Formats: sequence, structure tokens, C-alpha cells
Amino acid sequence: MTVSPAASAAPLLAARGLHLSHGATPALRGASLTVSAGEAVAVTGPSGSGKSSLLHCMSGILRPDSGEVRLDGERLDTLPEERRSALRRTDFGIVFQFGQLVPELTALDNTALPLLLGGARRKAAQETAGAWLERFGVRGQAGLRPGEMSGGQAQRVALARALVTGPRIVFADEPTGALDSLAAEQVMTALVHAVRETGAALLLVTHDARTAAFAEREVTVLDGTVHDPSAAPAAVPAAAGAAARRTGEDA
Ligand SMILES: Nc1ncnc2c1ncn2[C@@H]1O[C@H](COP(=O)(O)OP(=O)(O)OP(=O)(O)O)[C@@H](O)[C@H]1O
Repeated sequence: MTVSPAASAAPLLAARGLHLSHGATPALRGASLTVSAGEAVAVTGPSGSGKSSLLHCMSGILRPDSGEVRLDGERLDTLPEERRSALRRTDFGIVFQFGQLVPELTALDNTALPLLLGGARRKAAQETAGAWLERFGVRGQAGLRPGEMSGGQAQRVALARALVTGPRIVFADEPTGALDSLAAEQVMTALVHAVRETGAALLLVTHDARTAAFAEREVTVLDGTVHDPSAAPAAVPAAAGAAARRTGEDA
């Protein structure tokens, strides 16, 4: 995607006033969040608070009922599904809790898949995929299918697949949720190194404080709205809130 000079001043990704219901169940009630280029943001909150719904709307998987999502200042949520899906392939990398690798494909073919879907030639796609598996320490598992790997290995293959196209933002929904603490630490370390090296932003949904600590900024979702301690005067300690009131910042 080309970025016009005017658009480059906007955050990489911005959600504003998102509302979403799953049938009769409200999941988002005016959720807003911005992610800057290269920034790692953790989204925490209790079960059912709306974290995954927020990630799904911001990644264009779901269309919110109202509100807007902008990528580089351009509306993402109003694009037809075909364009959103193309953007997900080129600009976004997505990792879920259970990897969601294709069970019939080897680790190498799973990792090469986004490149092949984007029109790359098989040999070139497999070379790039192999380099990413190497980077995540699972080159030795290249010929194995997901069912033949440990959870941590499969999740590192899922990370390789998410990063193989050089995305500008990686969405990770509970990427360590199914792993023991050692594997979780290894996966998060690999993920954070990869996004820092490539300059990709990271939007990380997790209920685990240790996983969230890998991000630079943490926001909390409660009852479908986002609470950002770095932005909301009401969420800062009383003394700081009083100082803000003296300067009229929270009027
Ligand atoms: N497909 C669905 N159908 C019906 N209700 C849903 C669906 N997905 C989510 N919900 C409901 O929407 C609300 C928000 O769910 P969401 O998965 O976004 O929360 P979450 O914070 O990610 O939860 P968890 O941490 O348990 O994964 C919850 O009340 C949930 O039950």
C-alpha cells in the first residue's frame, strides 16, 4: 500500500467508537484504540470483556456494527470483504491461540502459504518460509505436520507464517494461551524480537500479565470499552489526576 504524506501523520491503525454485538450479546460498546507504527500494545481484560472482538474488528475479520477502523487514515471497516481480506494478506499477520495451521500441510508449506496466495513462485516462497522457520528455531520441523509437533513448535511455525509476508502489524490473540510457561516465554521472546527487527507493530490480546509485559503499552478492555492508563486521566493515580485537574487537562 502507498502512503500519502498527509496520511502518514495518522496512527498506523485507529479504532474509534466501535460497537459490535454477536446476536443479542453486546461485545463492544464504544471501544477506541490506536496503534502507532512499530508499537507493541497489549490488550488485557477479563474473560468475555470484548478483547477478541476488538482484535477481530481492528484486523478487518469482523465489521463493527458502528464506529470506524482506519489504516493509515483510510477506512478499513467499510471496504468490501475481498479488499479487507487482501489487506490482511499483505499488511497484516495474524496468530491465534491454537495456531490454526492447516493440518494436512507441513510446517514449511504452512509458512509458505501466504506467499503462494499472494502469487509468489513455489521455490522462492519455500526459501523465504525456510528462513523464517530458521529464525523461529523450528527449521528442523519443516517437514512435519502440525499434529507431529509440540504446541510450542506449532506456535512458532504460526509466528513464522504470520511474519513471512513482512506485515506492518501483527495481531496475536492469546498466542501463548495453550502453552506452558517455558514455551510461552520462548514464543513471546521470538515474537517480540521479530516485530522489533522488522519494524512491525504488534496488537497482542492476552489475559496473562507475564505475556502482556512483553508489550510497551498495555490497555484494558472492560465491558466492551478500552481503558488506556496512558491516556485516561480517570485511570491515573489520584495525585496525578489532581495535577491534571489543576491544569484543566481533564475538563
Ligand atoms: N460468536 C459469538 N457468538 C455469540 N456471542 C459471542 C461470540 N463471540 C463472542 N461472544 C460474546 O461476546 C462477548 C465478548 O467476547 P470476546 O470473545 O470478544 O471476549 P474476550 O475478552 O476475548 O473473552 P476471552 O478472554 O474469554 O476470550 C462475550 O459476552 C462473548 O460471550
